Amino acid sequence: MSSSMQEAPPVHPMADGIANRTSGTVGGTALSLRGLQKRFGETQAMRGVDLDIPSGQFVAVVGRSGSGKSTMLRLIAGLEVPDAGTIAFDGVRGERGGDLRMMFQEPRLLPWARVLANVEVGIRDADKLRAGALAGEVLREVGLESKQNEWPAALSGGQRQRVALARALVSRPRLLLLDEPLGALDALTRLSMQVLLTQAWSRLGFTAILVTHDVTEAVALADRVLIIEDGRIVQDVAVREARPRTRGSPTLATIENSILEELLTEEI
Ligand SMILES: Nc1ncnc2c1ncn2[C@@H]1O[C@H](COP(=O)(O)OP(=O)(O)OP(=O)(O)O)[C@@H](O)[C@H]1O
Repeated sequence: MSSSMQEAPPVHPMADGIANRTSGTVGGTALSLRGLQKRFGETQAMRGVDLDIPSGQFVAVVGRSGSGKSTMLRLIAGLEVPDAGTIAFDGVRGERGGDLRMMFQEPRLLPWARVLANVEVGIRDADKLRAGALAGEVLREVGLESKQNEWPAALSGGQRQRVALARALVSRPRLLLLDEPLGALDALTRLSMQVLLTQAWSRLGFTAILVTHDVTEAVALADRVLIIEDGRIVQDVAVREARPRTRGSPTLATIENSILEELLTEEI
């Protein structure tokens, strides 16, 4: 490989698409759900969900345990099949392609593969050289360039989740589904991951759906917070605060309190 090839990491077509956004929507509808229903035995987990998400929006989903948050995400990801209803991506029903990636609470890395190879797993169609260069570039974006030859076991929990983020982002997905990905991290690592996630979203322009139990996190990150109760979206709350956001600002605190009140009301 020539030195010039080494010095010029590949730039993905979407990489410079949306530079430093302060708000979400960038045009078009990324995702449309209509009448989505899912039953597991006696449990009706989704009860006819309708939802439109504009392209580039950051959506958080909150709700008490068992309300159906993960089921909605798993239906969108194609990991579960709906009993009724439709899912359309960019206006096309059922066509997920390679444009969708998902992150879970646990990083799900391959223990027998080094960090760089774990990120390369996220690339479908690229030759080995190009895959390595892309993976190296995205590891730099998440601040783990120096760890690319490590084994996952040698990393901290936060670093592992950053590798998982790199693996999810390396293909530059248009839709990123996040199922409580920061839930197992300590408070400080969680905050720095929130910053990393916001920066990536701002720079790359993907649509994000984040399931979280942390209402502070939801209002800090999202353009919109959906409250799910018993398989239905019961509230759709806009967070119209420009970014970068100040934690605990009066506007965010007011929105957070109203969401918490709704969730607490559900508990009673
Ligand atoms: N594969 C499954 N088999 C049986 N029941 C399921 C399955 N997946 C989900 N459920 C049930 O569907 C309901 C919704 O579950 P889901 O995991 O979507 O909730 P959640 O809001 O994500 O919960 P949590 O916040 O605890 O993760 C629950 O009653 C759950 O027990």
